[in-house]
Amino acid sequence: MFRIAVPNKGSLSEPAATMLKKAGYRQRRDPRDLVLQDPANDVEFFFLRPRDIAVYVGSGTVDAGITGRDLLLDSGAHAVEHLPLGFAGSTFRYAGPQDRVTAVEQIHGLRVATSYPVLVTGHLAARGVTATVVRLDGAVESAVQLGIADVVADVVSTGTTLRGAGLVVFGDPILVSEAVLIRPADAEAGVGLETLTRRLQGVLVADQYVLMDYDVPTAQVERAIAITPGLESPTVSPLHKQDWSAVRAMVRRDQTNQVMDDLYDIGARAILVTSIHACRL
Ligand SMILES: Nc1ncnc2c1ncn2[C@@H]1O[C@H](COP(=O)(O)OP(=O)(O)OP(=O)(O)O)[C@@H](O)[C@H]1O
Ligand SMILES: O=P(O)(O)OC[C@H]1O[C@H](OP(=O)(O)OP(=O)(O)O)[C@H](O)[C@@H]1O
Ligand SMILES: [Mg+2]
Repeated sequence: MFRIAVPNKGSLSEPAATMLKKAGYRQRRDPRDLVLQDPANDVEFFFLRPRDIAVYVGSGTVDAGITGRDLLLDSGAHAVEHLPLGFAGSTFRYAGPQDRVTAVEQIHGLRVATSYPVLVTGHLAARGVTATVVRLDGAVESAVQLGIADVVADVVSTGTTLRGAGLVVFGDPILVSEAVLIRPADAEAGVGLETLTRRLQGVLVADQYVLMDYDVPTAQVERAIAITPGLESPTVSPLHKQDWSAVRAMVRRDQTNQVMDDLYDIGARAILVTSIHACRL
């Protein structure tokens, strides 16, 4: 059986389970379950702490896992990113009291609180900055107010937590993160990983794209196709009405209305948009 590590708690847990469910896998009913077998799909799920998942995958005891890119890089494990999954997006940034520190170089000689010490130590070292990294488990934003650090390096999503602690970000983001599918660094890509990857890609495409159908004067087909090039190539078929064609193409969901306006402007009519339930490209 193909063994997959999945986050048991935290920000990644629920969206990961939803995505796997959409990909046709069984998911646990009881959030305390640690293992779940899915014999129909020949896979076994292990529900582990997100921070530990890269360690398990890196050791080869499981074949793949879902975690955050930031957690993967901080783990130092012998695992690599295989497929970005498009959820749990965040940035990883330095922050400090307003105007106190405004550039990474100014961290020199200061104390930096973080839950991601490997990431931060590496980032500072690469810039020749020497600082004391204070490792905390969470609630890192309070470290400055409580006086154990001068600045923090932490996950920023909406920025609400930082604002609440009276901190402002400075410098470029250390990292842009999202949930990722990971695999052991030196594993051969096997059929189990290929199937999982194809299924997850199918979910991503079904979420990110819609199917657009429309009728257009045949003389305008080339212009229409420039607006809706599709993923590979749109389907164009003759309409019963002379000199008209029907076109079907995949369109990015977030561009749906703009594309419909553009098509209408060049004479397309009967523009229909349909959600994609599932797909295999
Ligand atoms: N608003 C957010 N807060 C925390 N983590 C987030 C957020 N948005 C995305 N993430 C990502 O989720 C992962 C953190 O997972 P973690 O299990 O620590 O979640 P958590 O919600 O912080 O849980 P915990 O309460 O156990 O700390 C990281 O990859 C991080 O980038
Ligand atoms: O930018 P925001 O939307 O405010 O989100 C970012 C905050 O959320 C996370 O904390 P979490 O709730 O996981 O608590 P923790 O620090 O104890 O892990 C993260 O560590 C930040 O503190
Ligand atoms: Mg957290």
